[in-house]
Parts: sequence; structure tokens; C-alpha cells
Amino acid sequence: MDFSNQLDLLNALDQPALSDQKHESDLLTLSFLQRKGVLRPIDRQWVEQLSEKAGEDRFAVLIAGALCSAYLGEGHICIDLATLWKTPPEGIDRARFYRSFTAEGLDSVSSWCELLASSTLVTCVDECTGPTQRPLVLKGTRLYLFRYYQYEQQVLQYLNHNMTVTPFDVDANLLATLFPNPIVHDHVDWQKVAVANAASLPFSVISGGPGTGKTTTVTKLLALLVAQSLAFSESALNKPLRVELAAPTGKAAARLTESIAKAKASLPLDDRIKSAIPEQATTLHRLLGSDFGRSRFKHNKDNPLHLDVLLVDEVSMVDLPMMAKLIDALPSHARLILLGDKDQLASVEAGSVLGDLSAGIENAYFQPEWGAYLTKLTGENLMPFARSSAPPISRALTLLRTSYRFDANSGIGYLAKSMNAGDAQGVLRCLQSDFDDIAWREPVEGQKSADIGTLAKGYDDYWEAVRVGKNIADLYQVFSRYQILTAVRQGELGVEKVNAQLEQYFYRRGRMKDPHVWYPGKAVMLTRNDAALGLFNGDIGLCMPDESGRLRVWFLQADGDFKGLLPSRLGEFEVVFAMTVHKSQGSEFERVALLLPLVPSPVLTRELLYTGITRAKSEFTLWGSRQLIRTAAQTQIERYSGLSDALWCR
Ligand SMILES: Nc1ncnc2c1ncn2[C@@H]1O[C@H](COP(=O)(O)OP(=O)(O)OP(=O)(O)O)[C@@H](O)[C@H]1O
Repeated sequence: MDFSNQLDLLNALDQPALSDQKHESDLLTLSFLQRKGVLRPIDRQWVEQLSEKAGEDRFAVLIAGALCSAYLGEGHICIDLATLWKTPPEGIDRARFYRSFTAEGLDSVSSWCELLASSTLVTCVDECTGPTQRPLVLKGTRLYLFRYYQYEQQVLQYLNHNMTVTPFDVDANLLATLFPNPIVHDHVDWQKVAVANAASLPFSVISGGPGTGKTTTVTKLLALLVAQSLAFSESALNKPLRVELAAPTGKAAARLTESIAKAKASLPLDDRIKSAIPEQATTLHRLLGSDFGRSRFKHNKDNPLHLDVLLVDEVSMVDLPMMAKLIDALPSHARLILLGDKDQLASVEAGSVLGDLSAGIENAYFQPEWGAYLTKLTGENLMPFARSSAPPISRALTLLRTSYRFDANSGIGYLAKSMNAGDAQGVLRCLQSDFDDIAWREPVEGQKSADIGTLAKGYDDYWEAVRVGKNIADLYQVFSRYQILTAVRQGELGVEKVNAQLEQYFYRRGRMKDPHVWYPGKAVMLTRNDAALGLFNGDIGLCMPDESGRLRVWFLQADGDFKGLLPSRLGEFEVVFAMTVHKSQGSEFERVALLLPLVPSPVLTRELLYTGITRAKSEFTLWGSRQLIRTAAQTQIERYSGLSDALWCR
């Protein structure tokens, strides 16, 4: 019998493999780690292939490589050996972990690093020779997969270069025109500071929670840049400024288009300038020229984008590889302006670029000479924020702190703030207070499933709009007013089950004749990009008949138009009367119901709940137990990378 087949069979039965049995009580093996769920099959296979090719069989090297791959799957850019040495991954017995290293003569993290540095699989970047193309890169106690080390370096090199350039000239009078009302008391107008900062620098980040005026601010920034360019081009016959707006998803791009158009209308500037400010946003994939199925984009270092200014919204959703590719495709003279909420969930794929960039943004410290420069330019007194210890990156960042959407009487604002601060008591107090805009539904004793009847009521307006045959634009508006969010995919209160139950409930109420076929009102979300159709993962389509009565699924395009497709043309999709919080990023709804699972889950974190809460504009209902809410508020996501330490000198 083939021995490897036998091994697979044993693994599938969750039994120790034959080769492990003699080690079971003493040393670790890769197959044991896979069975414990510490490694995925792909992590083990990858490292075993490398081991065979390179003739490297030392366990301390193989476990480091396999963990690097496994942690990448959880969103980490690298592993930190020092942290792992102190706290072995969950599911591994500590004594056994250390025994496995002692067996190879290792007794400390430095001896582990030395051993790795001696391996043909690892490049040690402290060497004068620099990195060679080996699968793993060791920098200090951080171990990376080669490609991800490169991505991180690409972003760092870009930032380091752009943090030291001489500031561009900024028209202080124009800046004053855009901010005519001085802020009262001793407060700083951070929106004005953000515009001054971003207009002065080739790279900037503007972060803020919901309704803090991010769009208002960048619209003023674009107005300033466009007006300066128009004035300059008139005198020097220069070309007009080429500005591009982008976001990670189609939905977020459509929202950016809408918000910029609205904010532009109220600018205190003449129409010539307003009309030169673009409104049309696109997705990052489309901007870069997505070549689906390939990881390389049409635009890159050799074929840069044709633009002078690039504004990217919802940057919390942008992963490290995408950021590196974006930077790679920027022409050297271009400005990059990143916009987002640093406290939201990080990207689905690896990295937390916005979080890393803005790791120290709360302090709002500038280097003294930058503080003096901004004070002169804005007329705001920024010297109290001057610190000689502030790292260079600090000047490129501005945090907007005042929410103009949620005032002191807003439960949503208070709840979001408490959750973001990890203040579990504050969160529970807020949920128990009588704010008009929030509600809390605790599961009752023995509850096994969601209260579908109550949740489904939120869609009454939508079904009425379907029944009377509203046009697709109006129907989309109505649909976007209410959203059920779930924290998890699987389980009783997971998105799959809740969607199935909702469809059944609607069927019983006569909303459709057969829930198993396409019906008017069916709402779906794509789960894969589709180049041929120009649609993206996360795009939402509503099924309604066209003029000839044929059912089509209608998708909102970034330009505000709708594209209607025959259902048979769609690739992978799922019903979307409920969606996960992850999928809701970049969208906002008037009313949101957030369902927590009935049992603890590692995905319940402060960032997940904060993101869920801040999707709601005027009404938020939280379905979840006191215990899970408390635990989530106290659990923060940590993603390993070298970016924040390199930028914030920690
Ligand atoms: N300085 C300000 N003074 C008064 N109102 C403001 C100010 N800045 C923004 N607003 C108003 O606050 C609301 C939210 O602003 P805006 O849409 O720019 O915020 P945002 O941070 O982009 O919001 P979102 O959470 O939707 O991304 C808008 O109605 C806007 O007109």
C-alpha cells in the first residue's frame, strides 16, 4: 500500500500519523500541527516541497516557514519569532514546543534566528549583500515570505522618499476662501490642516470616523489643487491637472462619486473651478487595468498611470500587495491622497496598511518646523502639537475628530466611540440607555436561531417597492436603506442560514412564487470579479423585469447608471438580504441590524463591531448577548508587519 495515501487517510480521521506516533508525546511535527489546525494543508505542503528541493530538514526552519505561510493566511505580513518564542501558537503545548527546539540545540530566540540565517531557504537582510531570491527573508526577529517582504519594502521606500521632499507651494488665500468660518474656542480646524498638509505634500493620509467630513475635506483639497493648476496653466500654458478618484470596491466608488458631487455643489468657488473637479470614481482594479487571472496589472512601473493626483477612498480595505502595486504604477510626480477610517476592519487579504500608517495619528504631533510651517499657512495654532520626537511620517497624516453626522445625543456616535475605545462598560451602558437611534436585543434563554420575523420587517418597504414595480434606481435606493449584517458566515446566525431563512420567510408571506428560481426582488451579491462583465466581488444586483418583461439582474455602475444582465450570465453570487460585516465595508445604510452569533467566535472583535455599528446612519439594532459584546469590545485585531515599527520608530 502507498504509505502517503495511508497518511492522508489517517489525517482525515484526525488520528496521529504513523510517523508521528512515536513523537506524539515529545516533539512536534508538521502533520501534527496540521491536525491541530495550526497549519493549513497548503502551509505544510509548501514547506515540505521547499524542504525537499533545498535539502533542508531542520524542524526549526520548517516550522518557521510553515507558520509564516499560515499567518499570512490570517492576514499577517510576517511572523515575529520573538513573540512566537514567548507565546507559542494557540493549540501547541508549550513544553512540547520548547522541547522540539532543544532537540535541535536551540535554547533562545536568537539561536533560532541564527539557525534560520544559516539555512539556504532564508535570506538574512542584515547581511551587506542584501536580499537574494530565497523563499524566506529574516529581518531582525521578523520572518517574511520573500514576495511580502518586497511589497513592504516597496511601500516603505515610497514613503521614505516622499516624506523628505520640499513642500509644494500652497495658495494661502485660496485655502482661507475654502475655510471662511474660523473655528470657535481654542479648537483647531483639522479639516483645514488636512487640506494644507495634503496640498503641500506628494503623499498624505486623511483618516476619520463616519461623518467627520472626509469627503467635504478632500473636495476642498481637490478644489485647491485644481484652482492652483488652472491659475498656473493660464500663465504658463500648462496642461490641466489630471485627477483620478478610486476605491477598492464598485459600491465604495459609486458612493465616492455621489459624495464628491454633493460636496462640490456647496463649495464657495466659481463654476469654472467646480466643473474641473472630477466626480467619477472607479475601482482600483479598473484603474490599474485588471488582467483577471494574473497578479500583474496593465499599469505598473513600466507603464505608469496617466495622472497627476490620485485620491483613494476606503483605504482600510486596501491590502499590502494592492498598495504596493498602486505605488508601483504611480508616475513619479503624482500625488497620492489616502482617505479612510483607520479603526475599521483591515483588508480581507494580508496587511493593515492604513492602520500601520496611522499607528500614532491620535497624538497629532508634528515635527516643530512642520508645525511652524502649517501654523503660518493655516493661521491655526499648531505649535502645541510640535514635538521634536515626532517621526517624519507624522506630517503626512491628519485625523478628523469631530463627527458632523452624530451629535452628543446620538446613540450610534456614542456606541461607536465606546466600542472603538474598547470600553465594554460604556458600550453596555449605551445599549441600555434610551437613545432613540439604537436598540439592543439580547437572546432569550434557549434561543437557537435568529428572530427572522422581526428582522424581515425591515424589508417591508422594499417588497412594496417591488410590488408596485418602482424603477430600478428608486428600488436600489429603497433596498440600500436597510441591511441585516452578520458577524459570521456559518452557524445558526451566520449569513448563509439567515439568508436562507429570510428567503423562506418571504416565500411564506407570498413575496415570490418560488424561492428556488429567479424572481422579481431577488437581491444578490457577486462573490467573484468578472472581467468580461466589468463586475466585481461585492457588487450588488437586484432582479427586476426589463421593459419587455424579461427578468434581469441590475447592477449600479460607478457612473450611477444601471447595467441589466440576464441571470444566466452571472458567475458566482449569493443572496444578500443579509451580508457579513466584512462585505459591508465601504457601504452605509439608514438602518442596520447586526447579528452576533449565539456562541463565542474569534472573529468577534472591537474592529468588527465598530465597522458594523458605523455602517448605520440613523438606526442601529444590535442582536447579541452581553457576554459576547463585552468580549468583542475587549478583543483587538493584531496583524504582524514591519511597516508601523519602521515608520513610527518603535
Ligand atoms: N466643517 C463642517 N461643518 C459643518 N458640517 C460639516 C463640516 N464638514 C462636514 N460637514 C457635514 O457633515 C456631513 C458628513 O460629511 P462628509 O460626508 O464629508 O463626511 P465623511 O467623513 O466623508 O462621511 P462618511 O462617513 O459618509 O464617509 C455632511 O453633511 C457635511 O456637509
